[in-house]
Amino acid sequence: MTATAQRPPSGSGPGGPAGRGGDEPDAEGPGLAEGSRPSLRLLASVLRPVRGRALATAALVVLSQVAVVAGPLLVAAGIDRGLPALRDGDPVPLALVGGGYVLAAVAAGVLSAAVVRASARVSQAVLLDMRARVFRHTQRLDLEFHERYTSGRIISRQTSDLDAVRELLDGGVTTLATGAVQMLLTGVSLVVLDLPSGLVLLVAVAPGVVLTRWFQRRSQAQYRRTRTASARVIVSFVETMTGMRAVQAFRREAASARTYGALTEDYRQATADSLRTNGTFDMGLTLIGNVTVAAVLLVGGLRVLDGDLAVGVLVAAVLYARRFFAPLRDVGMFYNSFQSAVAALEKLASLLAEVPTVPDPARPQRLEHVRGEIRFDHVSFGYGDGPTVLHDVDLHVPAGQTLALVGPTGAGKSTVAKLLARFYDVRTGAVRLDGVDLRDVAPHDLRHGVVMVTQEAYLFSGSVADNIAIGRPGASRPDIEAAARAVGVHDLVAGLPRGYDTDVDSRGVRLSAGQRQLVSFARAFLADPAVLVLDEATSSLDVPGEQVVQEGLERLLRGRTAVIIAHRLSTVMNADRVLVVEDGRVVEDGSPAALVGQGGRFAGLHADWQASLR
Ligand SMILES: Nc1ncnc2c1ncn2[C@@H]1O[C@H](COP(=O)(O)OP(=O)(O)OP(=O)(O)O)[C@@H](O)[C@H]1O
Repeated sequence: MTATAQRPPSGSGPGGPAGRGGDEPDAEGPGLAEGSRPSLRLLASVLRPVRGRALATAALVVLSQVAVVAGPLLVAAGIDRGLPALRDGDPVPLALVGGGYVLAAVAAGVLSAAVVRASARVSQAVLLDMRARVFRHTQRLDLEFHERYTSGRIISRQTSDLDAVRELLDGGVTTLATGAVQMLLTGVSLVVLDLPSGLVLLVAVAPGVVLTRWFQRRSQAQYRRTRTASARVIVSFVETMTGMRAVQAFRREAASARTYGALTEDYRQATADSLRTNGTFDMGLTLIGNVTVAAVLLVGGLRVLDGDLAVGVLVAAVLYARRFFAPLRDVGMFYNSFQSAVAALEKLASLLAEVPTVPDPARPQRLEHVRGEIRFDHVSFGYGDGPTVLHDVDLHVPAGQTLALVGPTGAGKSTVAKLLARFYDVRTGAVRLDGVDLRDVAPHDLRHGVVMVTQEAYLFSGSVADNIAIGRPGASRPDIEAAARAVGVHDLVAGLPRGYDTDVDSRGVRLSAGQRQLVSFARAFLADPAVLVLDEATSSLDVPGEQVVQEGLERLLRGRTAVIIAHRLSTVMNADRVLVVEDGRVVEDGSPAALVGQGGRFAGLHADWQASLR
């Protein structure tokens, strides 16, 4: 990210899976029993806009199952009424029943297709909404959040978690709803059709419930183990791949392979256990189903022999009994994705519940023409709940001044810069721009007034021109070229294979650190802020390259207030004023020449610097 305004599109750019990119919390995701309310609230809120369509889908589910369940009833009517009538020379009843059966079968097919289409529409709308919400919300959250929440975790929210929800919405919910409606209608039809057969089925429900409960409990524990094992495999993989230089430099290949092998073996074992449970559940269901069919057939058969039951009813009862337990198999199949979706929803809900610690002002104050006067009013600051990093910093920077911050590593220089760009809010005191507390400045004006250029000079995918234009969206090509000329990068860009249209992403040209820095200067120049906050690159450029960057920087700084975390002696010596920061305190403040003359800390630094250049 470079020259991004004070609320950047992302803390540090997409960044790819972070070092610890795996998402261990997956494994700890709440189960079904505990804490599923925020996720349900989230689900309810995304379903609200499509509730009409969701209800229509539910109605279609019921109708399609009515058509399915009608089948055995029609078979019974055909056998018990149609066949005898045909024997007596009247084909009409059998024809009617046959026609009804074909109609029911066609209706069941058409309605099932309609269910798939309707539920897909609902699920796509819900997913689109959730995806957009997660993206917008994550972007709105402050840097403190982004530092706490690794980019790997954010990527998981947007990918695997939304995928888990998609899997459930795409097939799982309709399968579960269809199964539940089918079981209910089948049970009711059987009871209505023939109570004794219905009672046999009800008796069989008890072991079915016990088996399902056993499966749920066991599968939940195993599911968590599988997720933990899989997360560990991913973490190990990402860690090894992102640290490949260190792995190869220290000959860690064999050790990494051993660790990875052990983790994948653990994952295999966990998956095998989980599949074994599925197998046992399946076998138990088949057994219960077959025994139920046999019992219905036996009880019914004896009654048919006694003349208490019609053959057609017995056939229908057997068909119903056979169908009754089938949906439970689907429950087994979808149970893991159901759990995974609930855990994912929970994590998405908790991400969406994150509140920015740098809130937009309730009554924003407009600053249309920022002069660039900065004031730190007795500012104290620390990150999160951490220790105080800046202690009572009191500072006035008149508009147009170039201020260089120097000091040892960890002194608090970047922190001063980040507060000025309002990446964070102060703990006590205030940072003011043109006399207005940053917390009250309209975000849009702050974004235009204060621009931060960071060391990493982040380039977004797209052309060089696109990257410069980020400074001022909608800028014309001549404006972009003028900005590039101003910071001295035009010749370089013009010399690229496709000039300003050269892609700078992985498919295009790879710019060097110094070249990226210059592009980011052009971007900032185009943005033309009153205040420029700049973290000077520490990268050691070759001398001619350094010269070009130095000149570009000088042109960029002209006519605006600049706060620079300086790493080059030339930058410091060209500044109007130098601030030496140590342990979060300003310990020296004055013009470079005056500070050198004073013989204090800066004079020491200056001497070291010069010695290192010799
Ligand atoms: N995001 C953060 N969360 C917690 N602590 C932080 C964070 N960033 C910096 N710190 C701490 O704040 C202190 C000041 O850090 P800061 O980055 O401002 O120093 P610096 O002077 O810019 O150092 P350097 O020259 O190495 O960049 C350090 O103790 C650092 O550990």
